Amino acid sequence: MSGILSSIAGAFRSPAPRQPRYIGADDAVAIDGWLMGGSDKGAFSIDQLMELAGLSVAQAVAQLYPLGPRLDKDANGVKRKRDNERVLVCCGPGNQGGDGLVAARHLFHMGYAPSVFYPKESKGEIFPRLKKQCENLGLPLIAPPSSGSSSFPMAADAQDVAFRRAMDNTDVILDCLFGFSFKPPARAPFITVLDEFKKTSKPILSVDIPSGWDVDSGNADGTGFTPDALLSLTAPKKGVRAFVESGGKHFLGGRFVPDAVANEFKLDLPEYPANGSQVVDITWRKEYRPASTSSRVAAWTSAVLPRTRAPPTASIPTSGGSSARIRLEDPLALLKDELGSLRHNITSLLGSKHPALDTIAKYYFQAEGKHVRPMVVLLMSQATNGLSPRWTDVELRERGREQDRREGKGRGVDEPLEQEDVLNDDNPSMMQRAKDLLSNPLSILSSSPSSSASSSSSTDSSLNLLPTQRRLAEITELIHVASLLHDDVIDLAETRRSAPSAPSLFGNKLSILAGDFLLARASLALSRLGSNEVVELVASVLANLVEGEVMQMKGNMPNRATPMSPRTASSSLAATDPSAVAAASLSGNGPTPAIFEHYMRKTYLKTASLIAKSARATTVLGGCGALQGWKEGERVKDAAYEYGRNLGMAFQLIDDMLDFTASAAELGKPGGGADLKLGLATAPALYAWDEFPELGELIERKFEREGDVERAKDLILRSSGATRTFDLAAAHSQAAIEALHRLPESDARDALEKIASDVLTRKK
Ligand SMILES: NC(=O)C1=CN([C@@H]2O[C@H](COP(=O)(O)OP(=O)(O)OC[C@H]3O[C@@H](n4cnc5c(N)ncnc54)[C@H](O)[C@@H]3O)[C@@H](O)[C@H]2O)[C@@H](O)CC1
Ligand SMILES: [K+]
Repeated sequence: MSGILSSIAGAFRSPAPRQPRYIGADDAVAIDGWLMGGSDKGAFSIDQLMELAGLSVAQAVAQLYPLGPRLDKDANGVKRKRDNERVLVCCGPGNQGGDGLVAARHLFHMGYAPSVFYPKESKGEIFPRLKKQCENLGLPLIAPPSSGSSSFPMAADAQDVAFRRAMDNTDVILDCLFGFSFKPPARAPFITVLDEFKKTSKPILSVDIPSGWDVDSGNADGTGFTPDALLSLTAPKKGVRAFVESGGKHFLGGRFVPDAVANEFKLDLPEYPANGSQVVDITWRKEYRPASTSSRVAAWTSAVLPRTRAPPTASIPTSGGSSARIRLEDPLALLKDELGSLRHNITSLLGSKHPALDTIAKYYFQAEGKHVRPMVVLLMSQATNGLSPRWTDVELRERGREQDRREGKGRGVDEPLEQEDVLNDDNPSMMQRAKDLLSNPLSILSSSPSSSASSSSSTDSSLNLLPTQRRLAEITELIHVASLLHDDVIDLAETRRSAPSAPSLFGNKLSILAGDFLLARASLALSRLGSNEVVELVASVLANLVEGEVMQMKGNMPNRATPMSPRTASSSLAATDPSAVAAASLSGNGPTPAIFEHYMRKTYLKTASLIAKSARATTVLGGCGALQGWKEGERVKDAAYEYGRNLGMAFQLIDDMLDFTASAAELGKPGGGADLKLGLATAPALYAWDEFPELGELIERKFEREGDVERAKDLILRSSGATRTFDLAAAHSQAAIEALHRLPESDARDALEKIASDVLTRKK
């Protein structure tokens, strides 16, 4: 079997059980209603369901905290305690309390020594009977005296004292206080109980939802306790998602759920074990999306909202109850496989039937690039996916789209929206891809990264990225390369990435056309992402790139007709007025603030805009868009944008510095003041001008005279221009990191931080 086939087969043999859908409180109530509904529904009685639920609770205890071997009596003839023998079953006032009573009975018959804490008995005839069954077995019971029994005088806090003593003496605590009908905040007498849960170091197994957590939003404010393990009944509730996906021990019970209800509520249930067990261990595994990337609503809340009490990670529970997160040594390794697929996909996007266009369009993609822009998009996606309450819907919709595509039924991000003959877009690579998909839907597993999450070979880096986000990453690289093609024509560059530049190999005309072609393919791909907000953002990048290029061409051009007084010019006006340079240099002074602003604005337009807006756009795809109705989404989008903007500024400033301080060999393109030869005064030159006013004259005439470039270079190298440029870049790098810190902690955030700090130490 070929490698690809065996890896596909491997993916289908995978023993990792399926992850069920997270359901909201509304769905939980509806499912309960269905199960207990009349003849056309489930037709279960409440006793039956409680019996099954309670049995699954007891079985989960047996698996998680196995009973130690039976021991001989000690020298005094006293029975010795077995490991994990003592289980304190804490029962609440609703049906979940009934589950607890049933579980206590089963645990006793399994050999455990359970005690029952039942501070508020439920109404309904079933509960006294369940309680009586426990009393019949002689289980210690901490409960208010039943009404009608003799009122023997009791201390007011007798129940609390008994409960605390039981907590001290137990091995394991069972949290059967509240289930899906709980509405926070907890009322007495449960407040003190939940406080004790928070304080204890004993393992707590929570049933359905850790008591005190909101069923839908979980432990969002970080005030709840974190259990050692969770047993979800029927299907996990939305509120436990962060716990589950941070690797918390997670079992599922509910082997009685008929297919009809599972299908109706799209529960996506896993198989239960062949041995008849009522529970299945569905603890999150590496095969699923990584813990750090999904549904960190809790962490996000504590990261951005003023009522924050704990640092962001404190509310991301982990299996051991501790919140420590292991930092990856090289967080960028997260993207190793992704970038390989990116290059492959870009090549597919660029196919053309016209051989010359095909060759030149793909030319710059053959050389290894740094792929900074797509990397930022992919990592920002990971760092923010799951934050939006819309995330589940977005993810489900895209998963559905991919599924349809795999089945040859509908449109994925590759399929045209219009009829092919109307589009008249001859891309042989994409046609081949479409054919492959139809003839062998599984080929998607090997040819596209968008479903690599299910391929076993790339599990470590299979991220919870949406297909649209991957495509956006590819689009950013297409736009970037298009701008390189156009730049190399404008700058007359002879080399690029240590090889002949495209214009020097293919000529200016073809290079410009190839750049246009890339932009056209990027636009086509953009339209298929299905988000107008993203189209708007990325289309404005295209305009910015051209504006920046024009500013650069015109920016230093002297215009003696409209002299201005240096340093007094209104900065907003002068920022776009090229005459400012001429005026300043004529006066023999250094550059005005307006000249510097002009340079910074150009830098934003030419470099930072693409990184900033694509970082923002990917958060829109992940559910933070203006039309997705989540107000907090603006803050996520802004953090992503500010990160990208500052990273882009730092990146270009260092690029401009390296033009003076690095050799051409190190850069792989002309260096040693190449910008001066193009007549451009970048940050190091502007800072040097501040120290050596005579530089103004050379800048004004764009270093055109014999010896100008050498003289300018000499002055710049003698000045602190390079150092000040570096300092400015460092400030932007720091600002990027600060923007990032408004997002919750994650491996992806670490990787983005590394990119922002590595920018300062790069040599090319
Ligand atoms: N669908 C299923 O799979 C089954 C579910 N069962 C269990 O039933 C549970 C749901 O039962 P219920 O709907 O009775 O509800 P709960 O067991 O969640 O408890 C509701 C009770 O808690 C009280 N309560 C709510 N908020 C409170 C607060 N802030 N402070 C103090 N008391 C508060 C209510 O007054 C009510 O008495 C599930 O979570 C599950 O454990 C099983 O019994 C049967 C099978
Ligand atoms: K519970």
